[in-house]
Amino acid sequence: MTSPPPAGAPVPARRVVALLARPRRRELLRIAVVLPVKLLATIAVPLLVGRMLDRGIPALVERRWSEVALLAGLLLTAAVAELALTYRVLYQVSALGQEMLFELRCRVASAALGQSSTFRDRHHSGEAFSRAGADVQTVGRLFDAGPDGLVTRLLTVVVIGAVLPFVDGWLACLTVSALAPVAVLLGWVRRRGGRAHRDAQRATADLTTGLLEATRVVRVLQAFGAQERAAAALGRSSRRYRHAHQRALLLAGLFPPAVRLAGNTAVAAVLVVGAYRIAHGHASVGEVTAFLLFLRRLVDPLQDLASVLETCQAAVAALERLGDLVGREPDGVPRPAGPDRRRAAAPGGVELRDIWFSYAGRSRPALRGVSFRIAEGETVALVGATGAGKSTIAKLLTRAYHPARGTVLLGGVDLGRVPEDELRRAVVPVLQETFVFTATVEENVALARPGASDEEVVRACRLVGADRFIARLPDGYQTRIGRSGYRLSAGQEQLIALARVCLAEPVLVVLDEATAALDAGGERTVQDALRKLLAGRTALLIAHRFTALRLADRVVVVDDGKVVEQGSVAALSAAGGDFARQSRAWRAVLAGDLPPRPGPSGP
Ligand SMILES: Nc1ncnc2c1ncn2[C@@H]1O[C@H](COP(=O)(O)OP(=O)(O)OP(=O)(O)O)[C@@H](O)[C@H]1O
Repeated sequence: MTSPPPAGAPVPARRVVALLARPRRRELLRIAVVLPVKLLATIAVPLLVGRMLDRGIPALVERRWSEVALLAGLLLTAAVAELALTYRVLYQVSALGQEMLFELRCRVASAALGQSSTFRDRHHSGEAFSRAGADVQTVGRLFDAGPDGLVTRLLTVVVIGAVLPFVDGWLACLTVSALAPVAVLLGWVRRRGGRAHRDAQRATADLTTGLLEATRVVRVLQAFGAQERAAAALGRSSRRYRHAHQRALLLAGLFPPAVRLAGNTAVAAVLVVGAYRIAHGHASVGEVTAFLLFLRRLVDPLQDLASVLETCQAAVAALERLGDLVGREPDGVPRPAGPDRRRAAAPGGVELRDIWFSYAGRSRPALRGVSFRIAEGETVALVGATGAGKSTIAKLLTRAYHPARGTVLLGGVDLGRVPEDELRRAVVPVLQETFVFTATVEENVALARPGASDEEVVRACRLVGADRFIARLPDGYQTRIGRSGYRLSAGQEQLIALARVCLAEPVLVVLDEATAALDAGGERTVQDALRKLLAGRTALLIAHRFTALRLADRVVVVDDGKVVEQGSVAALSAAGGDFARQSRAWRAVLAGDLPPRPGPSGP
């Protein structure tokens, strides 16, 4: 078994194919049994035609009926067998192809939805969309090519190539010299075409990423009049795609006329030299005819090989890109050995012990020896300047990343050892950006606990005070909200997000204080909801505003990746340290006591 490639290293296409083929060994074996029989029938037909000419016709003239019947029977059997086996292989390969494609689609979809934070840091989400859509379709084209795909064609060329010298050595030499330049051309097309396909797929991903980003920030682009610059950047990706794709098509287009030319030359040479050899008694009419039939069966698949090769190269490039999604071990949870491998998260508070963490590609650690505790039922507010490391701590608590050193303990259990589904139930993050989906209010809340009863959903909404605005919606809990439904205000969306947390009943809530974008009324409503939600719950609250501290039992202050102070609001205010300075600044903002605006600078 091969070990999984390290993060960042390309995943070879064959690894993805092996991943898809492994559970289908039996089907592959069946094809491997039928394919050689089909190839035997392919060889038998021209040989029997030659035999018919050399032996059958004289036997017919001399009325040796049994010999005629035997040859005719054999020829008919071979021709029917070839036809039937071609259909059989077509059926088996296309069924297998469609099954593998179905699994690929499922794997890509679940991998795209389950991307790790490390993956998201490496790639834009648009890339995942591009992979899930365009790349899977490109691989599909390969499977659609069916049994006349690359393998069957290559096998036919190889087998007929091996048979030809036995039919007539001289004619075989002649054929090889006529077709040799084609083999050289094929190698060249393969190398250049592969590069062109990879470029085209990279350009497609850039285009999708650019488009998604542009649609997300379209208002900002319009506000700064930057649409044209964004459109120009998209145009550049489009042009790169066009060039790369055109290059691949032109390369593939070179091949069929070259094969046709070489094939016709070979046929002409075989006819002339064959006639000479028949005339001088070195070969029979049947042998030369069989040779010509073989030549046709060699040149036909060779001619199509370029377009199949083009499809195949595009599919290989697509599989390599998909491999980054589906061909890796998830780079999330480390797998500790030993009996303590899976432990359920338990209530009992949280502890961070000497946590060190660096983001990939950053030399300076974002966290440097962070240690603090949150007792069971306690709400701790995390305070610090921008870039101090607050969100990073929150991400480690939700296991979006893993500490390079140190341990996060949840109820005394190492967070790294908690099974994924258990963790998602135990720790629930509430992000600054709330998400409601186009679905009913009830479905949006029940997302936190599929199978929750209507009463439980209503109770959760009532607890956070969302029931009042829900009652005023056109269809109450059955109102469709979200982008294509009834549009909620930012505060109402946050109440829905908090009702979800309430329904989930997690062991730990990790909350990025989310009132910054709200007006005073909205802020009060959400803070009331938060107070009810956090009562008696273990929670970490990233505080961006002084008002959020009212929700906390204790404050932990971080600066430049380190904990610099911790204690109650009163104790820290009296200590006159970092917290006191920050809270003075916050109070000044609240009181409208801002530093004076600098005057206009003179010329
Ligand atoms: N995905 C990332 N990749 C690389 N560096 C990151 C990433 N996210 C954060 N950082 C860096 O880590 C450091 C801590 O960032 P973090 O987001 O934890 O700060 P914060 O205290 O939450 O700031 P803010 O209050 O502005 O949200 C910063 O220097 C930031 O540039």
